[in-house]
Amino acid sequence: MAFVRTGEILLHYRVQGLTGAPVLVLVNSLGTDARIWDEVITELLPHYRIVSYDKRGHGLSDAPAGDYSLDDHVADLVGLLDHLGVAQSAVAGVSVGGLIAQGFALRHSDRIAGLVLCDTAPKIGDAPLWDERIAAVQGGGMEALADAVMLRWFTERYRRDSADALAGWRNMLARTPAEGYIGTCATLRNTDLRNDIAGIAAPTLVVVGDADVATPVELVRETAACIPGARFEIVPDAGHIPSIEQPGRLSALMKTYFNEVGHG
Ligand SMILES: O=C(O)CC1=CCC(=O)O1
Repeated sequence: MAFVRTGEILLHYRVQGLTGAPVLVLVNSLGTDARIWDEVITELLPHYRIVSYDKRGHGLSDAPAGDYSLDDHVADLVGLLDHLGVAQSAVAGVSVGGLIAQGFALRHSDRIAGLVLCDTAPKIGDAPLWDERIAAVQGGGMEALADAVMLRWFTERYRRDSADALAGWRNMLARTPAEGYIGTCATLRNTDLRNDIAGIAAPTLVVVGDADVATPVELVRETAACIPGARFEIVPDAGHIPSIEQPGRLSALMKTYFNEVGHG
């Protein structure tokens, strides 16, 4: 694990895998940190140099008060890649991490070799949803929404059969800094890339868990249809975070796609 200060933000990141191999960057979702990618990293490590990081407001990275813009998140990612000397990489992001990946692909098209958009869309939810979340956390802290969010993250099967893991992921959410969570809800409330994503030029794989209730299959299918040449895949037996529920299936889809588009 390592840390870098980029702009005014301290970011926690990890670099794993082969020096000289194609670079893959992984971006986490709201209320999680880079550990949601751990099992995918294990699967893909023989083939890539993998950079994972806790986006601002989450994990061990700084969580300043105030709204975070999509540009803030993209600038953090650019700062991290500049620090690592990475000129070109594939970027995979889940949910708001996928929004950050879309923003990066649009604003830095020369730096992106491939894009994996997991359970995401150019606009996720609406202003009332994110304002309600913000109010809930301001009123009762992260505990106030933890149980309800577990229903959005995971399938019924996972919640029933993996009770200890569920409790661990719930801890991750509940321990997210309130300021960081609120700042990122503002990103979600204020970001709408629907008029922009047709301009994504990178080879793009779009995936969604078949039981995702936060970004449902049809929303993610529409997202794929708006991106020229994008491939769309449904991950069976998965909710909103396939990297946790189906890391083997997700890694296989990513590896096959990257091979086809010449990134590893
Ligand atoms: O918390 C949720 O409802 C799921 C989610 C939405 C955006 C994100 O990153 O996670």
